Amino acid sequence: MTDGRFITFEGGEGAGKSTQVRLLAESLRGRKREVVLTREPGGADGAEAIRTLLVSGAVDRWDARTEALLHSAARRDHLVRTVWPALERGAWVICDRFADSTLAYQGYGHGLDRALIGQLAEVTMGRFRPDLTLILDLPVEEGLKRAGGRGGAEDRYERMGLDFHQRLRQGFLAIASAEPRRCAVIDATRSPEAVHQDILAAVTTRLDSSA
Ligand SMILES: Nc1ncnc2c1ncn2[C@@H]1O[C@H](COP(=O)(O)OP(=O)(O)O)[C@@H](O)[C@H]1O
Ligand SMILES: Cc1cn([C@H]2C[C@H](O)[C@@H](COP(=O)(O)OP(=O)(O)O)O2)c(=O)[nH]c1=O
Repeated sequence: MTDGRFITFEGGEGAGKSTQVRLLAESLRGRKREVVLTREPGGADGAEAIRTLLVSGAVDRWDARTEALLHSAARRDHLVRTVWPALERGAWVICDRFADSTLAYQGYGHGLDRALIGQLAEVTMGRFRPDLTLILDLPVEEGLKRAGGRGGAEDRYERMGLDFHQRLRQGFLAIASAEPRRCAVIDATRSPEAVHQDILAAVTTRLDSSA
């Protein structure tokens, strides 16, 4: 692999991930490197088709294991078709959600066995991991309020109860403390520009001083 980098954004609903992914991509593009902006579930044709099955419809549409399998299938397609080829070209790939969302949502949120989620990760991507994961953290109520203002049909997860969202916030923080070298927790309560500056600082110190 060349000097490509894989940066993922994680956090609860309405934390500002899409906003920050865009701002980081603009900053990095300004520095003349190829930047690929992508998302999960989705980011490739097959994975986007699976996304529709996951983000719409009844809250209890899938049992936790089926849901984790669908996310894993979408992830594999996304890696094979989009992420790995881009990294091979030396691009910096910025992804809105990745495998930590499976551990947080299906594991901490829905109570799926963590060892099983680890096995799924192994099948899906072997030892491949992000170079840097930015976890946008804010109180659940604030995130849901922001997400609610956004509207749209992709609200299946937003309709899961407050307890569910509290568990996944704790899940993301637990992931960050278990893997502090890979993960940076970002205070997402402040203005988009202030959050962006923190993210740029994390990218510069942890990945590349010329980022
Ligand atoms: N730092 C911020 N402060 C206040 N509102 C924000 C902030 N960042 C994003 N928003 C708004 O909150 C909503 C959700 O943001 P978005 O980036 O879509 O979050 P996510 O992708 O994490 O769900 C959008 O309406 C967005 O304009
Ligand atoms: C990648 C992934 C996402 N999800 C969920 C979280 C999101 O609610 C939903 C769609 O992701 P996303 O479009 O990022 O939602 P939002 O912008 O509202 O945060 O999929 C999982 O449950 N497991 C996963 O592995």
